Order: sequence, then structure tokens, then C-alpha cells
Amino acid sequence: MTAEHATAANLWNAPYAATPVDGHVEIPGSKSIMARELILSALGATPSRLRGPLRSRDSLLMRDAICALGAHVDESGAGWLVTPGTANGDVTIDCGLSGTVMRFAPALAALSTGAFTFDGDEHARTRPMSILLDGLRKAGVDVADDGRGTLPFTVHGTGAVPGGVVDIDASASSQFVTGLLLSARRFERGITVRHFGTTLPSLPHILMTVEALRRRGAQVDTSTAEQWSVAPGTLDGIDLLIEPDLSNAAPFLAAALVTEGTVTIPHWPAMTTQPGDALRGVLAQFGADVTLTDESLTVKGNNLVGVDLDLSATGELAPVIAAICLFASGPSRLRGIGHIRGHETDRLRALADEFNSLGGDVRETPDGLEITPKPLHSGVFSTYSDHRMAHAGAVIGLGVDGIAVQNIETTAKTMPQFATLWTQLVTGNILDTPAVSEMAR
Ligand SMILES: O=C(O)C1=C[C@@H](OP(=O)(O)O)[C@@H](O)[C@H](O)C1
Ligand SMILES: C=C(OP(=O)(O)O)C(=O)O
Repeated sequence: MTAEHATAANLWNAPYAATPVDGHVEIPGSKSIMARELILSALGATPSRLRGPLRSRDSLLMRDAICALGAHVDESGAGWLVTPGTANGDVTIDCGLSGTVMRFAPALAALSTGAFTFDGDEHARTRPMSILLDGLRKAGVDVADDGRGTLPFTVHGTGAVPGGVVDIDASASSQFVTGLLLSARRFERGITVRHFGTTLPSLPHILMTVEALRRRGAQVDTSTAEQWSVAPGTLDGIDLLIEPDLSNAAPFLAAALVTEGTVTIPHWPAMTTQPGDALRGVLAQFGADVTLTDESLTVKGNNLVGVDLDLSATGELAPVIAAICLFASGPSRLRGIGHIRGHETDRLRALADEFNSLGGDVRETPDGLEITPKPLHSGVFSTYSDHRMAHAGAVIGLGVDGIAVQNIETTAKTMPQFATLWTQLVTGNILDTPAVSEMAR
């Protein structure tokens, strides 16, 4: 693996916490809910208002994608007002490094008329796509690629998709399932997606898709395991407040564990399909005190112990959880996450390489990591354009003086305010930036 070259100019000195970190952090909106709601709003029978919208690289790319495909987004009032529409003409859609854009927007494109070419960052061209492209073809969509089954590819939209039964192996990504379900309400026969692989990662994200469809009046049959049917019909326009991104709360809550401090996240939903909600149970297994009230989640760090966790449902939490393990009193094992090798980077490889370069004892397994805590030393932490690697580097910096995280700006993928919020929490200094609530609304 080639780490991006670290220069003094793109190194961020992660704040070291000499004392316990105490504070609260307001987390911006959920990347995953935002992505779904933008696609569904573009397909709605009437406009939708998305309040507390996330403004990050991924959500802006998704906004631009639906606009290129004929929708209109008005940001001048409260939240984002999305007016549905379709396109007629040829355009290129930039997916950046966003799995949600590259997997969710192609089916929407098939409902417009024209040649829609999807491309993205250099690394995005290595992320798994062929299963989705084949799934779209089985649903009757004309997709042209160069035979590698990755970005770039072109959807030749005719404005209509037959749909029907589509069998796929979604063991590499749940996003293949979501990408087929989200637009299926507008397919002539709807869709039935059947998963036939041995494993199915990120199940909460599929439930999130089902819930988002049902909220807009769609009938979704989930009565058979690993099978989802969306009946054809319309989608209601809605007025929705986007929940905070609970997976992005992970590094801040980790600060409580690593420094034996107390961190509160306001607006933690009482009921949610977000996989980040699993942090409540996970952090308790590390020994933390976890309290959920009507309004917030509070985590207090305590005698951090090692864990043995199957993270298959919550793979996007793995980098931060792995960083916490470095500070536990005993070894940890993280399992069920072979698929995160296909995320923003090969996360298992990247985590093992970076942790070991700081003196760690971390072993990669085919589907996870074995982590034996050891004293770590200062050094550069490379991030491979991966926002969650940057979060992991920041967490290590709390407990190890002299960690320089390379390209902290990569956190803009889902949370452009990360470095500001982090420094505020760890140092207690209020920095000169608008509150998240102001930026979001
Ligand atoms: O549907 C979604 O919004 C997501 C699904 C998951 O993808 P995988 O199933 O590929 O892990 C998750 O890791 C990603 O961050 C977001
Ligand atoms: C895997 C992730 O992103 P993406 O939506 O690009 O797949 C992630 O955010 O951890």
C-alpha cells in the first residue's frame, strides 16, 4: 500500500490530553440518512424539506448528483428544499470517494434519459462495483463499463426500468442492496432483491433504507430473510430533521475512554437504525459507563479492558474501535470485517500498518484485527484519504504525545468541522467557528 506522502504542510499535530477530557460535542447530520433522503426526495411525488442537512464532501456530491439528474435543491430557506425532477441529456457525475454516491445514484440515473457517466477519485476506481452493475443489468438497466466492473461506467438511461427479481451476492457491501432498493419504487415492476452470499455486512444500513422507503409510503416486504421487495408506486415528499451522525460521534466518545473523561453527545435519538447506536453496547463492553437520557448520550471512561467483538453490522466503526483497543489493559480481537478492505482504503491493512509504525503489536487476520496493547511512540499517522483513519489517528494522539496526523482535511468527507470540534473538546478552548447547529441549518 502506498501511503500518501506526508509533508510538514499537511501534518496536523493531534492534541495530547494530559488530563481527562470532559465536554459535550454537537455532531453534524448523518451521512447515510442524508444520502438516502436526497435520492428519495429526487424521486418524490412532491418536494421534500431536509432540515439540519449535512454539508460535507459526500453530501454535496450527492446533492450535485441528483441535481445533474434533474432535481433542484434550494438552500436559501430552512434546511434544503428538494424539488424532484428528471434529466434529459448526457452528463458526468463525480462520486469523489463516496460509496453512497457511486452505489445509490446509478439507479436514479436510469430513470432519466441520456448517457450518465460515473467517475471519482483515483482510489474510488478500485472500490467494488461489479455486483451493483450486474444487479442493475438484471433489473433491465443498460450499463457500459470497460470490463473491470469499477468506476468509471456509463448508465444509458431510457427513463424507464423494468425491475423484477434480482439475485446478488452483497457480501462485499450492503450498499449494493440499498442502491437497488432506493429507486425501485419507480421501477415498472418494483424490485425483489435476494442476497445469496455467505455473509451480509452492515445490516442496520439496509434497515435504514427500508425505514426511509416506508416513511415515504412505500410498501417494503422484509418477511423473508435476506430478501427485500419494494412494490412499484409513488414516494411522498416529506419534511424531515436529519439525525446527528452517530458513527461520527465515535471518536469523541472514544476520548472519554482513552482519557478516563466524560463526553456527552446531545440529540442522541431514542430510536434509530443508525449503526452508530451500537456504540452504547460496544463502549460498555470496554468498561465505560454509558447513560442514554431523553436528550443525550453520556459516556464516562473507566478501567479500559480488551474486547472480542464481531463488527460485521457496524464495520464503519472499526477504525475508532481499533484505536481504543490500543489503550486497553488486555488484548482485543475485532472480527467479521473483511469487507472493510473495500472501504475508502483497505482499512485492515492501513490500521495494522499505521498502529505498528508507532510501536504497536497489531496483527491482520483475513476478517479482522488482533490488537495487543503496547506503549506507543510519537510519529506520523498516515490516513490514506480515509476520514475514519484520521479519526483513529486523533484518538491515538490523546494518549501518545507527538502524533502528527497526515491530511486531517480528509475528514471533510463526512464532517468538515472535525479538527475544530476535536480541538475544542480536548483543549477546552472555544474556537472561532459557528456552532454546528448554525452551520447545519
Ligand atoms: O448505506 C450506507 O450508508 C453505508 C453502508 C455501509 O457500507 P458497507 O456495507 O459497504 O460497509 C457503511 O460502511 C457505509 O459507511 C455507509
Ligand atoms: C465506508 C464508508 O464510506 P462510504 O459511504 O464511502 O462507503 C465510511 O464512511 O466509513
